[in-house]
Amino acid sequence: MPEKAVDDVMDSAVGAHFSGLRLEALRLSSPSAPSSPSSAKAAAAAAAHSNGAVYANGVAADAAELVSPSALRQPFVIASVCEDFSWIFQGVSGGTASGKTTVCDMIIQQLHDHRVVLVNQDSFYRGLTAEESAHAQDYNFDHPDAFDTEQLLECMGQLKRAQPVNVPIYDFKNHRRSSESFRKVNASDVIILEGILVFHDQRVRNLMDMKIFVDTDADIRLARRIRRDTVERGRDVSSVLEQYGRFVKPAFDDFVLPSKKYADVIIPRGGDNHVAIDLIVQHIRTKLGQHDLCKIYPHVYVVQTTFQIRGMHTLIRDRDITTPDFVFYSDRLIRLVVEHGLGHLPFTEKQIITPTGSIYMGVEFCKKLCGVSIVRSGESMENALRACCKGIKIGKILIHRVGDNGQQLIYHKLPMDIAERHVLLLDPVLGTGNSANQAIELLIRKGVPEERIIFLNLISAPEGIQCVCKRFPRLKIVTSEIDTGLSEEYRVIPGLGEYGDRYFGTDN
Ligand SMILES: Nc1ncnc2c1ncn2[C@@H]1O[C@H](COP(=O)(O)OP(=O)(O)O)[C@@H](O)[C@H]1O
Ligand SMILES: Nc1ccn([C@@H]2O[C@H](COP(=O)(O)O)[C@@H](O)[C@H]2O)c(=O)n1
Ligand SMILES: [Mg+2]
Repeated sequence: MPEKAVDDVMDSAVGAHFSGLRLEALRLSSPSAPSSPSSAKAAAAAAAHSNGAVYANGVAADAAELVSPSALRQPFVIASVCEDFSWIFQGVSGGTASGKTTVCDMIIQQLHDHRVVLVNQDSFYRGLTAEESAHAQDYNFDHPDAFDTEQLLECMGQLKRAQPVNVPIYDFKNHRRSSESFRKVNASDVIILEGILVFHDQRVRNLMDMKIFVDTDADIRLARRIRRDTVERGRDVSSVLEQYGRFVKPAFDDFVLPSKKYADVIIPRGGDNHVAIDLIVQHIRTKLGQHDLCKIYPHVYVVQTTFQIRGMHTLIRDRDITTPDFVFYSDRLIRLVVEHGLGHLPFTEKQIITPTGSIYMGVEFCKKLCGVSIVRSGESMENALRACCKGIKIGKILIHRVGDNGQQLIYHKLPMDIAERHVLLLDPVLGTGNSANQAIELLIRKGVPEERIIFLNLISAPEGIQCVCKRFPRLKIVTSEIDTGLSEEYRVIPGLGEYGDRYFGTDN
């Protein structure tokens, strides 16, 4: 952008503004525009009060955080997305250089949880044409029309449907999007969308479970903007000031500040407000806890973790472990899972006499049991089951994996009276859930009631849990760890590789 006298530039701080290219900026004064930082703060406070927002500690603009009545009224929505995905959508708005990106980065860093992704509204800036670029200094990047909100909504919709999205990469130096590359964003439990105008469009707002407004003094924002735009965005001081006065400030007053009333939480001082950021991080953690698969699916049981269990997982997941060690530690873990699974069987009360002649009021194991292993890796769990349940009958199901989705039932051999038994279905890894579903379907066809099946495995992918539990909500799953997810090749991540090959020593 060309240089211009700084004094000229600040003149245009108050004026009407339009989206897109304006060769002539109109200079109409806006009565609502705060002319000084203190009046900007007063306007901010007024806006907050006009919304009925209350300061947490009853003090004005420097309070740690604001909680609006609407936030208290509505429960935090964890919406069910597509068939399977649940998520939390958090919006972060505020004026330019208020610290939105910084605050989001801090939240994500503190959360330290892979289930959180950040999407920047900036990525959805419309790229300028060559002609527009030549007059970039006349383009209003702070007007809502500067963003492709339809595309933003489409991307958010995709993330809601648990599909990964390609987010454009925007270059602030040439005002264009990269034509070759995108940033791939995977669907996650928590999506944070940040940008100056993320509260402007009602449709975008409606997606959000939590809205945060970063409220930083206007002078500080301008100072930061000058530094950032000259250092990172290829601008000179004069052009930053001109743009600020002509477009940024008026648009802040007309679009950004009025949208503050939608915020559930207002963070004064942005990234310097560690108390507010801690509170938000805690809040998201709580929501993520509620979001836990075990809470969504009450019949999913994860063996209570200990350092012993974690240590065994560390060993069997290590690609350099020897086969004997892999087998040894797998067997130990399998035994724990089997014991845990047996704990979910029904029992009958039983009274016995001890050698001291006393009565002991006990219980009797369920007798009508059988194991069914999904060949081949499920066979690795048979010994542990036999060791726990003397003389137990064990059936087999062979499912041939064709590609990623098509599963073919090849062979099965099950006890004749399986319909009268409780079934412990054995497969060490629950990946997509396709094989498990085929096996479960067969058992149900053979007359085993869904609620009498306990599926035992060592590691489960969330996708597999969702796939099985959606289809068979009364079936129980017992696992020792839930992994991050599936890769594009449908492998469990971090996972432990081809379990059957590693256990039976056919991996090299
Ligand atoms: N609390 C802070 N103290 C000092 N500098 C900050 C602080 N927060 C942000 N900045 C700096 O100010 C500039 C704008 O911050 P940024 O987070 O990019 O704001 P926004 O995303 O709201 O435009 C960046 O250069 C950033 O490093
Ligand atoms: N080509 C562009 C696009 C946008 N801007 C300015 O960026 C600001 C929004 O980003 P923040 O990180 O500051 O929220 C906005 O105020 C636009 O003026 C730009 O200068 N050039
Ligand atoms: Mg930013």
